[in-house]
Amino acid sequence: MPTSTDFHVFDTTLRDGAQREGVSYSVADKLAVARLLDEIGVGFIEGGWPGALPKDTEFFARARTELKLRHAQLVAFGSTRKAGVRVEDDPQVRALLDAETPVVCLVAKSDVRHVREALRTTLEENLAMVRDTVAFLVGHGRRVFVDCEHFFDGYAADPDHGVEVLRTAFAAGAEVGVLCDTNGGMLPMGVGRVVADVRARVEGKLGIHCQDDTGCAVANSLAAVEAGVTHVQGTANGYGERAGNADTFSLIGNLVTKMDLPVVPAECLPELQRVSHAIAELANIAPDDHQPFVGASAFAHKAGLHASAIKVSPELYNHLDPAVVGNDMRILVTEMAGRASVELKGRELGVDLDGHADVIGRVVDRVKVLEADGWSFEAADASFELLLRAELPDAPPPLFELESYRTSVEHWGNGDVVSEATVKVHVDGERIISTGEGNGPVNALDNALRQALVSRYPQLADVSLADYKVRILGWKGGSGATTRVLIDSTDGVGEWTTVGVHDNIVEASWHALVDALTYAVRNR
Ligand SMILES: CC(=O)SCCNC(=O)CCNC(=O)[C@H](O)C(C)(C)COP(=O)(O)OP(=O)(O)OC[C@H]1O[C@@H](n2cnc3c(N)ncnc32)[C@H](O)[C@@H]1OP(=O)(O)O
Ligand SMILES: CC(=O)C(=O)O
Repeated sequence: MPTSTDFHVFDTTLRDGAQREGVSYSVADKLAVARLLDEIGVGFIEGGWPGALPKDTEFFARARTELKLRHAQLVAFGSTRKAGVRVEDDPQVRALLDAETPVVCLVAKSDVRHVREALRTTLEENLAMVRDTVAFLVGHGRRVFVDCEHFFDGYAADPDHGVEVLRTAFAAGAEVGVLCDTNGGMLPMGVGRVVADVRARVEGKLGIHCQDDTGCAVANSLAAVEAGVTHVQGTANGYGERAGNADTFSLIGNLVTKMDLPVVPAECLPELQRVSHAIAELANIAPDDHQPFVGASAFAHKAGLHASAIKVSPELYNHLDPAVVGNDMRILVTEMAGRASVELKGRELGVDLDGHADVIGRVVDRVKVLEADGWSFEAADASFELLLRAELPDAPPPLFELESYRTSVEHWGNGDVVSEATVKVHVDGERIISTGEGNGPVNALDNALRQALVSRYPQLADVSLADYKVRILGWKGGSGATTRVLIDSTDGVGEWTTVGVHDNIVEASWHALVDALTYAVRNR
């Protein structure tokens, strides 16, 4: 096994990651992503292909003055010279020099079929293209890495040409020869075998670059490390061409915590989750909650049996202390919860349930019954907290007593649609009637209820609806359907979610609204 001092983590979010369908970074985005990647301590950041994409040319120009990297070296990517063209005369190679990065990563053909059919040249000319381009860039003071495209497929067809490409690159001064699974069709066993074979035949530092077409990019990369590569390429959140690349966060998480290779500085590891989510924002892709190590659900436990063991020791159901990678453990209380789930969730919410076995039992039963009717508490922590506190011996009384509410929707002749709601409530013995308008019945109800309560509970003045989600839970023949409403509320500082379920959508919304305002009064 290599030692960490030999090891390179090379991130290509800004080059291969930008080849993902739907991603289009501005230059400012690229600079921001590079800064974030530097914060997790990767050794190299491949910034793009200068000369091929005007945006990437501008990125490297601006990086010279605007990017101060603490850990990483910036890398420009490009191909070997064109067949039949002198390297000095190839404008793409010139653009690599003009990018003024300390490192250049060249893509070279290493599969005989690609040389003959895609480049339409000879194997000798392909080797000359590698030799000339590497030597030219090294002669201009660049560190050069060579991505051997389609290495594994090429190795199956003709192992000798790929090996010759590597030997030629090293002889010309390349520092790393990267074996690429370009079509992403490999499995870990094959990758391990080929890497071991190549290591026995070639002197020089080897790297790995895996696409994720078999869903094995991370596993393939780790198999390559086991077999002796000391340079690993990945992209943030696995973004990349087609099915993507090996996820840099999983690579780092596994290399450091499972393979004992401290490939990034220790103080960078707890930045993984934050950086993963920040890059997702810049890429305009919703973070994957179920992403290993950094996903919001990566350490979330739903099953009651898991919680009962976690109560004894969190290690029993976590492969890692989530704090190591900047993540948190969460307990979800649902129909799958047991007593331990409720007790741990109580702790998370600051409610000590020690000595309250009866409360815990009632909460478990109530959640199971409500969830069987369509309620869902895992996304509605605020409603769960209210349900839990309502079972405690010193539970506070409800904010108000409802006499009635009424909503209406009017469609006027001029096309306007107007909603109005009236609520009649009793607060501390006082009868209050309040009317509200809104762009829909729920908005009008929210306005009417808040207006009724705000003089007694002034903190409600800052509360508003942030999001409203409706899910129909299944038609009941001709009689309609059960509706589940989730409401996100905010007071400008924090957000909380509440749930309501009923056959009538307005009544389901009413339950979620009442919880939202009650939670605001009790907790904000
Ligand atoms: C496996 C990978 O992901 S590698 C990264 C791939 N990334 C990209 O392709 C994104 C950026 N690409 C581009 O902007 C354009 O494709 C450019 C500017 C590079 C080239 O554009 P064009 O000159 O119009 O050529 P086009 O894309 O049609 O074809 C590529 C050319 O490069 C040649 N080529 C391909 N690989 C190599 C290589 N490793 N070394 C030298 N030449 C190569 C091809 O033979 C072809 O040559 P031809 O024009 O003489 O037929
Ligand atoms: C270089 C590269 O991106 C590949 O071979 O997949």
